[in-house]
Amino acid sequence: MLSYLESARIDANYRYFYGDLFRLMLNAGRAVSEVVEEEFGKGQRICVVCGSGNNGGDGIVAASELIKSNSVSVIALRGRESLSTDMLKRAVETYNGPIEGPEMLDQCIANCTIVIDAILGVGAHGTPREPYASAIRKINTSGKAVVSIDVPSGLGSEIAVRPHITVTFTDVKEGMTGENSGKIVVRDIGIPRDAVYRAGPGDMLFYPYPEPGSHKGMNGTLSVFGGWSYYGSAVIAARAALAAGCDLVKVYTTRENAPLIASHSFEYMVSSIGDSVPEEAFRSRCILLGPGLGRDFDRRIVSQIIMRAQRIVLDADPLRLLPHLGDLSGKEVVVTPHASEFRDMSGMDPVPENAMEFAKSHGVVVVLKGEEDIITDGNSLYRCTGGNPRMTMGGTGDMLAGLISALMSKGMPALRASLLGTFINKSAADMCMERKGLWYSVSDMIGAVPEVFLRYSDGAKINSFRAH
Ligand SMILES: NC(=O)C1=CN([C@@H]2O[C@H](COP(=O)(O)OP(=O)(O)OC[C@H]3O[C@@H](n4cnc5c(N)ncnc54)[C@H](O)[C@@H]3O)[C@@H](O)[C@H]2O)[C@H](O)CC1
Ligand SMILES: [K+]
Repeated sequence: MLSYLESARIDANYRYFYGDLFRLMLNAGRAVSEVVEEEFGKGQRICVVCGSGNNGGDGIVAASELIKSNSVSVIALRGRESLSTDMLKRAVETYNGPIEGPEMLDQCIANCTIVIDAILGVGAHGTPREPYASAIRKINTSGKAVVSIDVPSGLGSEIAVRPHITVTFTDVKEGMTGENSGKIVVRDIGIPRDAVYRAGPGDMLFYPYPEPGSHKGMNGTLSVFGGWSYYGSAVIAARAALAAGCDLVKVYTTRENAPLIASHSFEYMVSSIGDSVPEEAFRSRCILLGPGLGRDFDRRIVSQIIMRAQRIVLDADPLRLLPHLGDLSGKEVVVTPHASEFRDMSGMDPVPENAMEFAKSHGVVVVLKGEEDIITDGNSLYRCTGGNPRMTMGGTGDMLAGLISALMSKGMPALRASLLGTFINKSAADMCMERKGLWYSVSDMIGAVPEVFLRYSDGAKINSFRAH
């Protein structure tokens, strides 16, 4: 089952990795025409009713196949000029029949045997507006056989097409049932694995934007336990977390290092801890444990933090404790080892299959860092490519831990936060490389985080989602 948001994620990632979706649209339209002919035979009179998004484009491609052995009319509900994106223009070029305006809708429906509903797909939000709402009512009262493309238009709202068949792509979409979608036929349209299992701009869609009217702390609270031996690591993680939009970051460190860490920024808070961990630290929505902790940490305190935390990112030295802590699946846990840390904590070679096995048996998300990051929750295996050789400098791992924990502190689930965190980290490095070649620093990378958000949230159509 694919949610609308997951479909949009795949869409955005496909665009980023492979260019436009036209090849997929061709496959989608062809799949619809095949199903229509399989179900109803040739020689039909078909009315294809198109909206102005890509669902309409699928309809036009289907029409250009169906016209070979059927009588086909195409209606563009918002007028032909609404089919104006590059992809829609290309779909129109593949069709050598007329495309009529909305004034022809009644006649087209009256004369046909089959209506194809290509009005709205997974890009729709809320109840269909005019002219779609009226068209949907007409289709439902037409008494004709109705085939919806991808989803019944308006699905989930009070004005929705009630089709006999829905031809859907890749997987059944969220909310579809036999009752609201008729016979559901799933067709593969050749989406490559990488569009699904590679971190990309599509992961930006899951970034939790602050609700208007929300107040301090509602958009992320993070406790960072680190900098006990290497204070700089905690500074990097805390600053990265703030750059990713966490409201409140507090660093818990040693008495000696607290003033040093505090002197590097006035944007996070710093507290020193003694023999026990202050209760308030667990009131944060997420805990990051590890950056700069060093090897000689107090095992009792560190185990206590892990056991108390509900949402936690574990990085660097404390990872060694993990095998002794049993199953953590009741919590949201991300572990971020590099190859040799993975070897130490698991006793296994740092390869994707072992990362997956470890994730499954411990109930955690593993982010195995490397030239290509591997991200797995034990069920699915993702990768994050990109980045460049300068990322071997100290601090990039602290930054990643800060990013992932910030995203979790804002409510993102562990796996989603890990996909987005790895993508932002590598993209920030690549952006710095564009500007400074190999001579950039981790501070430059943290400075690039807002620009990464701005650059890639457009690609993911985040603004259109926000607006709805
Ligand atoms: N993901 C894939 O691999 C492929 C999907 N394809 C098809 O494309 C649609 C999704 O296309 P998209 O352009 O994102 O959205 P829609 O066609 O659903 O239409 C959005 C369009 O409509 C406007 N709109 C949104 N809500 C409403 C509303 N309530 N009332 C009126 N208008 C609304 C919005 O502003 C947009 O302009 C997917 O379902 C597949 O059918 C491609 O074929 C490629 C492969
Ligand atoms: K549809």
